[in-house]
Amino acid sequence: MSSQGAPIREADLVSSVADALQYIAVFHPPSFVRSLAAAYEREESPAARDAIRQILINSRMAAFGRRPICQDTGTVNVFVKLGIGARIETARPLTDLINEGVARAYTDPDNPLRASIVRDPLFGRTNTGDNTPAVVHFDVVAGDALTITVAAKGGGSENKAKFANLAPAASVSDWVVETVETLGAGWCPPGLLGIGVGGTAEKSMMMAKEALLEPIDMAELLRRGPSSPIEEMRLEIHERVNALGIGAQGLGGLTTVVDVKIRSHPCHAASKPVGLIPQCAADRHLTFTLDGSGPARLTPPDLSLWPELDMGEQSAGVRRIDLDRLTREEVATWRAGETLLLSGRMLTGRDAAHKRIVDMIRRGEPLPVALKDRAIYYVGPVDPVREEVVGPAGPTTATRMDGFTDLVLDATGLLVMIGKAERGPAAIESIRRYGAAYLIAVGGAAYLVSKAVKAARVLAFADLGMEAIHEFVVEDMPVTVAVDAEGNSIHRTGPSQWRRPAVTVKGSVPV
Ligand SMILES: O=C(O)C[C@H](O)C(=O)O
Repeated sequence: MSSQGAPIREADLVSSVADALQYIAVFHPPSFVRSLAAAYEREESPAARDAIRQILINSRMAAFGRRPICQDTGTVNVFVKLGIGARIETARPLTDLINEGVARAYTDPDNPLRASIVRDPLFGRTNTGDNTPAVVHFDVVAGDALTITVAAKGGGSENKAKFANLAPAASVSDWVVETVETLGAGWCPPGLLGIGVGGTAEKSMMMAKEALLEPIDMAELLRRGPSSPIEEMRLEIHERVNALGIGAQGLGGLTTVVDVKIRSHPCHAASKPVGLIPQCAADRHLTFTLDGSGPARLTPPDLSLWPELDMGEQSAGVRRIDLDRLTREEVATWRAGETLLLSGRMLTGRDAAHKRIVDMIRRGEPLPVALKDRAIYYVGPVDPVREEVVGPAGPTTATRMDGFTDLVLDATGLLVMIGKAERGPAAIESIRRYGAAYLIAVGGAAYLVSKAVKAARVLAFADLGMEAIHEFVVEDMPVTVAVDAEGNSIHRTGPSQWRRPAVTVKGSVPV
């Protein structure tokens, strides 16, 4: 124990945070892999099954290749439980030591992780370059050890966090189910729901976030049945959310959530605050304890954990598209739901690049790249290492680009967009009007997707870092037509096809 034994060394704390972040970037928690493999076995929707297969293949590749599961290596969330008797050999604030660990992990030359944090959210939005600062929460507890949980939370799922202050008699389960139905697929299901009920506004959100750090045990709960009202509520929400039919990537299917975690806290008689935070398929967190005996020792999971899946006979009967010869006539023949294999040159560009492009169009300035009859991939890739041409490079949420779409299609003649998740009604109407198409790759399969990229170079806006406009040369990159030139959207048709009545959970209490 540190109060009697050696104090916790500053260097051990920094290296443990760095090692833990590197670890979670490449290894899914075993309980998540097992749940996803079970969901894959159960899944009946071909599109959702294919998406889950890609996520599992990607997870195994990341574990073997020690490269990030997802290009979005997340905001670092840190939960510190500081024993009141813990002795730490440092004169620096703990948060500084944690941020030193974050910077070391994200700039590791062997496995650089993507820097996603912008310094000033309101104005400049310049990237800090090393993914600092982390969001750190402290709790002073009994004992003399220091327990730290690190989580890397992707932006797409964090964007879908919700809060409500319900009337005391209102049903939390109803609110959660109704709210999840409005979230779309940008949070990259299948994943988890963290729910915090009670306390105050910020307490309920904290509980929702912390609930996501608990190990997944829904299969066990389903097997043994509930032993408390909270467990009944978990089962009820799990059943009702999955019955919505949203499915993997919003394609329609049986599994939207593999688990539902709930925490509660006493609250004011007038209130019922509820926080809801979804966790994407890039579930990443780890807890370690320092007691003065050295840095955290992290054992890699047994690689036999992952099912050995392959991409299957993807090329048989699948249309191959030459991106260097794209025509509006050809795009008009693509049908929503169809799988395509893309080869040739595509541009990349996401939030910051779109903002700049649209600002330039409005000012009447020439664009640095011609978009006419081309495809743009909404992606912010991880930097490459060794033989890679690009690091993990999965799609980002296309819905965020909706506000730019009409002007970009009109002013540039762009033909194809590639991303993930649904497009809103206005963007779908623009796609229809301009005879364009929107394709999706699987969010959460970033390392797998990157293997289709054979060359990459930055073409414009280099100062935007991962948000710069690149040109990728791809070979047989698998995508699905999500919105076709007639305005048909698989994110509308898929979930409605797989929606089913929820089975009432026996003995459920109204909560
Ligand atoms: O930032 C990204 O690469 C993706 C983001 O997490 C998203 O899901 O939209």
